[in-house]
Amino acid sequence: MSLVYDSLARWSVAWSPLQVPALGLHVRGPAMLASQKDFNNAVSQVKLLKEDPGNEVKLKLYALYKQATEGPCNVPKPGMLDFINKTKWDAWNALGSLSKEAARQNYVDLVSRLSASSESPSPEAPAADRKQPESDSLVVTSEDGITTIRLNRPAKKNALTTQMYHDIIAALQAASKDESAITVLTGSGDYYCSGNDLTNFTHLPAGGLEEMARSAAALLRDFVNCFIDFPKPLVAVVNGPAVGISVTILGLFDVVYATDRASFHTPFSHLGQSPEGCSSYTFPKIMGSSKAAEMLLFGKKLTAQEACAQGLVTEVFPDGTFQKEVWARLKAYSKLPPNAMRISKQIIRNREKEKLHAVNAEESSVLRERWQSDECMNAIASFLSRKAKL
Ligand SMILES: CCCCC/C=C/C(=O)SCCNC(=O)CCNC(=O)[C@H](O)C(C)(C)COP(=O)(O)OP(=O)(O)OC[C@H]1O[C@@H](n2cnc3c(N)ncnc32)[C@H](O)[C@@H]1OP(=O)(O)O
Repeated sequence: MSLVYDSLARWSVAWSPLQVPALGLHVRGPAMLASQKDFNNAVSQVKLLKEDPGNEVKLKLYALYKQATEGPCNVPKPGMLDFINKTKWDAWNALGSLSKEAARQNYVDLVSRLSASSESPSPEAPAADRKQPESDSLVVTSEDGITTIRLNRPAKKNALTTQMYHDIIAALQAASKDESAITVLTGSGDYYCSGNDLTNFTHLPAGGLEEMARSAAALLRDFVNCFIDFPKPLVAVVNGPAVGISVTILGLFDVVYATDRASFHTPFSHLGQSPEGCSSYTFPKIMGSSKAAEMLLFGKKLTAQEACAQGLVTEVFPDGTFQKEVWARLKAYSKLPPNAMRISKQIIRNREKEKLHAVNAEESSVLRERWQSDECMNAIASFLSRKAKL
């Protein structure tokens, strides 16, 4: 095996497809697909990496490059003894029918992550060195191969403030590069999360309601994109009731464990709003269109058992043993080979990414309009004046 790897290491010098003129890396907007120019820039950027990314990553780059430029692998499989070409062929062939555009996007994303980590003085920062969130409402820890992002506003049922969205984005970006194998989102106290903090809507900027809706839609899109693109196993430990956006993004997690005390509620129509978190796409896929409609149009609240029966939740645990059982299981999973888990996740998720980004963009733009509607304003005013509760 070492013969194969030694030879693979020498590919980087011999990779003729990567010999194109050096260009600066163009930074894309968060939800746009990579253009041919982005791709060319990424191809050039690979040669400027300060550190050798290792054979596994080089193989991945090779496969994505071939898929992006030539499409699915349809050349004959090299013979058993042609180790190098067979390994390259296997990597390319494993991408199956991934579209050229998606491969181009994945190539650009991968190079961008590699560039970022080779520029960072300490890419795998342990928790102690990690930049901590701006407020105490989010606590990020890393232990036993697990990075845990904990919503920590129990007095407000872990409702998400604008600052928390920014902090979660930063925490996910850091977790994608740290040395943990698994990332977990959970809550402190009796709630998992009561969704968007409705008082976010009361902080009107100078540009008024229109500007508030524009910047909230941009933030929502960036926030959801981070979940779509998150490269490692992402687990939700749902420690209590979940509302709104904390429910909709569950479709972007790999595994969802819930206490039997949890419930799942998306009261968008009650609030004059519409679905986000890609739920308009993931929920019908997960549970079928009529069950999804009951939740997303009529705001039907599911018990943990119902959510499990409908595929939104992986497993439900008795509340008394929930924490003990779930963390023991996660600790065992975190010892599995991290690269294998990442690659498996990539295979499972990548062909959906392009679609998910498009859904996220559309949902955010529809909500931008909704937030300026009378229906939405009245619902929020009603909650704030304590006339309405879910
Ligand atoms: C920029 C991105 C935008 C993304 C779009 C996201 C959309 C969504 O998430 S829509 C869902 C929004 N969430 C809600 O509508 C929930 C509103 N909250 C409630 O209905 C209730 O508080 C409850 C059912 C979640 C819990 O009820 P209860 O157990 O009776 O507890 P309290 O109501 O007394 O809550 C304690 C405390 O927390 C405050 N609070 C709870 N949730 C929110 C919230 N989402 N936003 C703001 N504040 C919330 C509540 O007001 C209480 O505060 P105090 O009165 O000051 O104690």
